[in-house]
Amino acid sequence: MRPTDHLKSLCQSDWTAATSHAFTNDLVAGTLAQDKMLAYLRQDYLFIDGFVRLLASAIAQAPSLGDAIPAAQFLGLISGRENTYFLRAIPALGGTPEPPAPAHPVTQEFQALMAKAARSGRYEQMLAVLVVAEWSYLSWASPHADKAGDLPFWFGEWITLHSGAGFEGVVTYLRDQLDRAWDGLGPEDRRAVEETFITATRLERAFFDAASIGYKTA
Ligand SMILES: Cc1ncc(CN)c(N)n1
Repeated sequence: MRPTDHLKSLCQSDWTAATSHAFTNDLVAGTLAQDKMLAYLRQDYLFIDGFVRLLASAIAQAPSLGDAIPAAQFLGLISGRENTYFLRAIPALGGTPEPPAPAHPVTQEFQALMAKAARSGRYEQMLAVLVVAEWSYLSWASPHADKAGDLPFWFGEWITLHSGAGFEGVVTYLRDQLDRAWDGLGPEDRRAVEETFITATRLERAFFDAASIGYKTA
């Protein structure tokens, strides 16, 4: 079994919940309430801040230029097309990107996980979070790529950004990098990767759980 398949198998129930969530089911059907999409995007824009820094750290840590370039190209897409999506979608839904929303506890936990991985200096730790983030989004979005054109842009473009041949290539690349890094790790470092992968998957699920109820706290 590929290491990344092994990692997914360790948290299969959270993985399935995160990739077939009521939040994204409603999004792809175009029935998601606009205030919920707005609140989600404002939290996700905070996530993207940490994600950009994590991806930059992985680029710095990649074993060769050839290993770094696909991540650098992906960073260009996040800082370009994806960033401008947020800057257009948030106002279209009635919000403002600035000042940033106060971070919900789940967002804070995700930010802390990304910052810890970025600071660790460990390529495999960075990849564990990046693989979960992009592979889980590819999994929920790609079966619905054909619906994107019929939806308002704030739903449709979010699907398009996470599906299609280009994005599949990003996920293939990230998984290959983690599979290769895993092969060179001892038991302790492998256990640490498992822990990070499981935590990131739990947080992907929790992020959609919180978005589904409009970030209300008990
Ligand atoms: C929380 C989260 N996870 C993953 C992605 C995919 N880029 C995202 N935008 N937000």
